[in-house]
Amino acid sequence: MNKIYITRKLPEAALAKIKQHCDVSIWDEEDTAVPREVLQEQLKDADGLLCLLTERIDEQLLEAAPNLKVISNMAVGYNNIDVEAATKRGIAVTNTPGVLTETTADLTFALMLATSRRLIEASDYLRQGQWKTWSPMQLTGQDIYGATLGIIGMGRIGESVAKRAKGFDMELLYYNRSRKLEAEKTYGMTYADMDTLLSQSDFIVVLTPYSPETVNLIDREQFARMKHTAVLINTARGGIVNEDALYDALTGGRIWAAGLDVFETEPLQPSHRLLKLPNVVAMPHIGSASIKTRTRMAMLAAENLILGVSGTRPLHLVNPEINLF
Ligand SMILES: NC(=O)c1ccc[n+]([C@@H]2O[C@H](COP(=O)([O-])OP(=O)(O)OC[C@H]3O[C@@H](n4cnc5c(N)ncnc54)[C@H](O)[C@@H]3O)[C@@H](O)[C@H]2O)c1
Ligand SMILES: O=C(O)[C@H](O)CO
Repeated sequence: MNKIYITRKLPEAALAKIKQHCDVSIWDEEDTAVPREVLQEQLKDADGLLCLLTERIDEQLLEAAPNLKVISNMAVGYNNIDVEAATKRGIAVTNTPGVLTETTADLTFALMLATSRRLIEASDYLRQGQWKTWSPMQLTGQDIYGATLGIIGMGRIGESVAKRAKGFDMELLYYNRSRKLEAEKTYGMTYADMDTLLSQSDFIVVLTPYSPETVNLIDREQFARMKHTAVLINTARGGIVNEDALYDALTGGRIWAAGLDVFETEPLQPSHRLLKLPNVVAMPHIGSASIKTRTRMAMLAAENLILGVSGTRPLHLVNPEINLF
């Protein structure tokens, strides 16, 4: 039987499925990540690895994994894996696209609502006993209905956010590597260059993958083009938005607010200066965190893993150029 290492406690159904086919070892914890030295030791004789975005799978680790055939990442984003190094060794890398699209679009929209209407701040105001009377301009925010939404990265999740925005009668602008003519018709969207999108949007949502081209895609220069009332939402990856520039934009009145699910360094420490700002709504990377979706992601990661170690082409191969299947 193929030997598999799994880096975190998984939903029972996914674990049972893998155990039917493979000999499994697991870091069976929910709230701590597997220490790197444990992972390295476990990979010495593993044929397959099921990992999460919290594990950095780099050249050094792969060097110590001579039998490894498949790395199944339980996430759509795979920037935690050195795909080039894996490909060089003929190791298949897989991910879990699609099954998390709607759930992540829901959280993106939730962050748009929470930031623009100051929901967390208003809830704290109430709980902390500051609500003494009703006043005309007390805790007032920005409207979503009828506002302009600019989506940067019009992929699966980008389109699902656009679909939701239609229900709020939003004007839609988008910027992407390539134009999406069909989606333009379906959602009534307009393709815009980055400068136009930044200067005309009331809400700017970042939904590109993290890659060398998207590091600091939103930096000082981009904040300088935004409206003072703009709301920035990042549910993609930290590092696409430069956090120092973001902090200055939020404290200097350059933009209105930010909704963040992802950070340059995760987990974000509670002492982080962004968490001190009332106009930041921050979440601990929960974009895909519904019970149904996380279970589907785990099942899909299990399926990719089982197919890969048994020599069959996995459903979602990130590096088809390995040409093994
Ligand atoms: N917060 C979360 O929990 C969570 C959940 C799911 C996905 N994500 C992140 O969201 C990303 C998007 O997921 P998806 O399923 O929509 O992916 P996708 O591949 O369907 O869409 C990404 C889009 O970005 C575009 N793009 C890539 N590089 C670009 C660039 N330099 N400039 C402009 N556009 C560019 C692509 O053309 C594509 O249309 C993932 O890579 C992942 O990092 C986060
Ligand atoms: O890339 C992903 O899938 C997310 O960040 C976690 O669901």
